[in-house]
Formats: sequence, structure tokens, C-alpha cells
Amino acid sequence: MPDTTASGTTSVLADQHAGVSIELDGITKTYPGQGRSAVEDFSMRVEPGELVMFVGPSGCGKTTTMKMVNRIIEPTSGSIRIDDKDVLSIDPNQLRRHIGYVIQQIGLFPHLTIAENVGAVPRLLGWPKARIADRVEELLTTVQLDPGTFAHRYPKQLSGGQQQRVGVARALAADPPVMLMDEPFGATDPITREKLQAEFLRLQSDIGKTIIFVTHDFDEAIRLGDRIAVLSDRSHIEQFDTPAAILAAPANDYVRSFIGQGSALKRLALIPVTAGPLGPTTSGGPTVDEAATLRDALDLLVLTGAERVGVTGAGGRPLGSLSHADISARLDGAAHRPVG
Ligand SMILES: Nc1ncnc2c1ncn2[C@@H]1O[C@H](COP(=O)(O)OP(=O)(O)OP(=O)(O)O)[C@@H](O)[C@H]1O
Repeated sequence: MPDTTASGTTSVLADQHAGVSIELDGITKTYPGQGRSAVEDFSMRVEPGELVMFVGPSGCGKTTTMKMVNRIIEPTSGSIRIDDKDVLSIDPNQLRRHIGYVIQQIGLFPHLTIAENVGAVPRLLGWPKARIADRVEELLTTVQLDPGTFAHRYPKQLSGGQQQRVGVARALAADPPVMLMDEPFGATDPITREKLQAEFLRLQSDIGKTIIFVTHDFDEAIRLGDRIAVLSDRSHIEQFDTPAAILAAPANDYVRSFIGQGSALKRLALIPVTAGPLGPTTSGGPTVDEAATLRDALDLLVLTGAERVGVTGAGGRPLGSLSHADISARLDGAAHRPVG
């Protein structure tokens, strides 16, 4: 049933919770007083439930492009459709209540408790108190913050990583079909960042939102994205494809410069050990679980000096093995299935 805002109007996106498509068509943004557009004729379709990463250098227009989707920035021209509905015809305040938004600066309300922060949008949507309380508890648990410990604290009493988790919980509170994420883990140290990325991937595999995620970090893009848009000046799309396809065949030198060193290792990290045939089973040597990637297998071969690494299934059952040569041969295979 569609929910209703405090003003009594029904939102056109309100009955959608699973991912929906986002279509940007010929979007251009020229800021007032600027002769040159910040984003020029940008078109893209993001499929329902897809996580698309925008990666590009500072100032190329990533954030401007993303913020046009929830109309924090109004496009100068072009059209945007979410679930086939024209975003520009929806009241911007209503629209934003149905699009989760997570930013690097987190933007938690400092004078509200964690529970009040997470419940902010449901409160605006007029949910009954008990439903808000249940949802807050559920979401804090989902992002691995014990509600008993954290619900009544204030943002400044949390670490940066914990605050980021609250930011994600708050964006998910009204179960929006679309999430926009602007460098959400950018301000955290590398270890916390990796942890937040892993948690976020697990979460997304359950919730299946349609997500546009902005990052400077190509490795983050590879790790998280279903597809990556490599952007250059004015949000020009240099390549838009899966991480495996971009790593295997960068469209041009610009994209190659983004991939940086170690593209073979990065590709191996995307390919599950079970993505192709395995060699004979081994006994006594090093083993990896069937959920591991070829990079994990190679790591073990290098660390142990063994000739083959065994692959094991449930209960340690041997499934087969891989040698250095097998791993190299897999890199040459055309279709790499991303780990997911
Ligand atoms: N409010 C504004 N007024 C005028 N120009 C702006 C405004 N906001 C952004 N710009 C300009 O638009 C261009 C794109 O900026 P944008 O913030 O979208 O880039 P970005 O790729 O997200 O950069 P970063 O990674 O540094 O956040 C830049 O040249 C920037 O200076």
C-alpha cells in the first residue's frame, strides 16, 4: 500500500522498495554564471537492482551527475526517469524521501540520538512510533550496531566507521528503491573501509537496491560495482561495463591509467576458483574454499611454494585443484563471472 506524507499526498515512488531502473537521458548541467557545462549530455540506464559505480578524477562531474537524480541539483536540460516515472515532475522533497542518500561527511544530525537520526525519514513520512522503533532496531542490527548500546548515543559518541554505518542505516530507513552514495566510506581508514565495503556488499546482496555510488578509488569500484562508469571531464563516459570486462579490455589509455598497476591480479580477484574446470584432487597440500577467488589461490601458491592448491567444498570435501598454469589460462578465458 502506498504510504502517505505528512501533507497527505501520495508519492509515486512510495510503493517501490526493491530496485527500479534509473534512466538519465541527455542530462546537461551548467552552473549559473559558468560559461562551460559541468556535465554535458550524459545518458545512462541503470538496471533494477544494479550497483553502478561512477569513478573519475576530482572535478569531472561525478557528484553533480549523481545529485541530479534526487534533484539536489536541477539539470539544465535532459530527462531523468526512475521506474519509468519522470523525476522532474515529482515534488523534490517527496522524491528525496524515497531515495536513500549517503555522503562522505555523513551528515548525521548532531543534536539527535542515533535512533532519532535513523528514524528521521520515517518520521517525516508519518509512520506510527512503534513502527519507527521496530525499523530503527532492525536497521541498527543490520549494520552491526547493537541497538541497546548505540540507539541513545549521540553521533559524536561514535567512531567514524560507526557513524558511517548509521549513515547507511538512515538512508535505508524508509526502504527506498534507489540509493545514491557519494564517497560514503572515503573518510575512513583502509581497514575500516574494507570492513564497511564487505558489510555493504553483503547487505546489498539481500536488499537489491538500485545504487549509484561515486568514488575516486578504482579498486573500490572493482570490488563493489556490478558495472563501472569511468568518467572524464564533464562526466563524459569513457567506458561503462563490468569490472571484469574493463580490466580485461580497457577502452583507451585514459581507462588504462585508472586501472593502474596490477591489472592481472585485480582480474584474478574477480574470478571464483570454481568458474572453470579443476585439475586432479590433491592431498596434504594447501587448500582454498570453493568461495575463494583465483587471487586467493595464487596467494597460497606463492606463499607455500606448492605446485597445486586444492579446492574444497562443504565439509572440506576435495573438489579438485589449480596450478599456476591453470590460473594463467583462466585469465585468458573470455567470460569472467564476477564474484557476487
Ligand atoms: N555550485 C557550483 N557552482 C559552480 N561550479 C560548480 C558548483 N559545483 C560544482 N561545480 C564545478 O563543476 C565541476 C564538477 O564538479 P563535481 O563536484 O560534480 O565533480 P566531482 O567529480 O564530483 O569532484 P570530486 O571528486 O572532487 O567531488 C567542477 O569543475 C566544479 O568546480
